[in-house]
Amino acid sequence: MQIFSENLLANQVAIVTGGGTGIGKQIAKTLGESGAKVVIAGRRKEVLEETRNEFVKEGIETHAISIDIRVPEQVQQLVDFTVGSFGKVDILVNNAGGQFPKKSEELTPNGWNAVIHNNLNGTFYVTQAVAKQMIKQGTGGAITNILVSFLHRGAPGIAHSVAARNGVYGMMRTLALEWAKYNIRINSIGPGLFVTEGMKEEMASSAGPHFIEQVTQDVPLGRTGRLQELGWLVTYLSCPAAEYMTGEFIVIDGGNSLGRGLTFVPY
Ligand SMILES: CCC/C=C/C(=O)SCCNC(=O)CCNC(=O)[C@H](O)C(C)(C)COP(=O)([O-])OP(=O)([O-])OC[C@H]1O[C@@H](n2cnc3c(N)ncnc32)[C@H](O)[C@@H]1OP(=O)([O-])[O-]
Ligand SMILES: NC(=O)C1=CN([C@@H]2O[C@H](COP(=O)(O)OP(=O)(O)OC[C@H]3O[C@@H](n4cnc5c(N)ncnc54)[C@H](OP(=O)(O)O)[C@@H]3O)[C@@H](O)[C@H]2O)C=CC1
Repeated sequence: MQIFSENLLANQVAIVTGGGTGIGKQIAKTLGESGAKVVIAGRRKEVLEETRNEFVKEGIETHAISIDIRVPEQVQQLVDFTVGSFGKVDILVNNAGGQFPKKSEELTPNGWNAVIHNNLNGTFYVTQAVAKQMIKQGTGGAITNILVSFLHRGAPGIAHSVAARNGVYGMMRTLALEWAKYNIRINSIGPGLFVTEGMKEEMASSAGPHFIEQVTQDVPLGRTGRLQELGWLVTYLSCPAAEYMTGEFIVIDGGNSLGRGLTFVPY
C-alpha cells in the first residue's frame, strides 16, 4: 500500500544501516518508494547486493556498500561513497544493531562489550560522520535511530542492549540540542516485536520455542508489527511534515509495553 506520494522525498538521499535485511530493508524500500535515492550498508556483501538488485528492478536508485559500523574508517568510507554516488546525504537511519539474550549474571565482559560497541559506539560513529557531512552541506538533515520499545521499562535477558539503546537515547537528546542550529533533526523509534529472520535467529531461538506466540498474546492489538508500519513512520520523520520534531522517541508496539512488555529470560 502506498501511503505517501511517490515524490515526497524526491532529490533526497538516504543512508540506511543494516538496509540489506529485515527492518532496514523495508525502511530503505519505503523511503525509495517515496522518491529517495538510497544507500544500504551492512557487513554481508552478498545480502546487500541481492537487496540492491531487488530495489533497482523496482525502480529505486540504490547503491550498496559493505562496512562495519564499529570501524570509524569504514564509516567514513560509507559517507564518502554516498557523496560520491549521489552527491550528498539528507537522511540517515541508524538501524544496524542487535544483541543476544543471556541472563545478566552469565554475561561475559566480551559479550557485554560486543553489544555496547555495536549498538552505542557504532551508532555514534555513523551519526557523527553523517552529521559532519550534513553540516558541510548546510542543508539540514533528518536522522532516525531504531531503538527498542522497552527502552525505559527494561527487558530481562538483554541488559547489555537496553543499556546501549539508552545510551543512544541520551546521545539523541543531546545531539538534537547541539545540531538544531544546523536544522539537523534527530529522533528515535522503539519497535515492539516485528518478525524478521534476524529476530528469529538471534532472539526468538534463544528466548524459547513459543516466544513469538507468547508475545503476540500479550500485545493489546493482537498481532506482531508489520515491517511496512516502520517504513511509514521513518518516512514521516524524514519528511517535511516532521520539520518541527526533534529529540523525540516514538514507541510502535501495538500497546505491548503498556502491558507485560517483553521478557527474554525468566525472572
Ligand atoms: C524482540 C524485540 C527485541 C529486539 C529484537 C532484535 O533486536 S532482532 C535483531 C536481531 N539481529 C541481530 O542481533 C543481528 C546483529 N547481532 C550481532 O551481530 C551480534 O549479536 C552481536 C551484537 C553480539 C555482535 O557480534 P560480534 O560479532 O561482535 O560478537 P562475537 O562473535 O565477536 O562475540 C563477542 C562476545 O559475545 C558473545 N556472543 C555473541 N553472540 C552470542 C550469542 N548468541 N549467545 C551468547 N554469547 C554470544 C560471544 O560469546 C563473545 O563473548 P566471549 O565468548 O568471547 O566471552
Ligand atoms: N525485529 C524486531 O522485533 C526488533 C528489532 N529491533 C532492532 O531493529 C534493527 C533491525 O533488526 P532486524 O531487521 O529485526 O534484524 P536483522 O538481524 O535483520 O538486522 C540487523 C542488521 O544490522 C546489520 N548490522 C548488524 N551489526 C552491524 C555492524 N556492526 N555493521 C554494519 N551492519 C551491521 C546486519 O547486517 P550484517 O549482519 O550483514 O552486518 C543486519 O542487516 C536492529 O537494531 C534490532 O535490534 C528493535 C526492536 C524490535
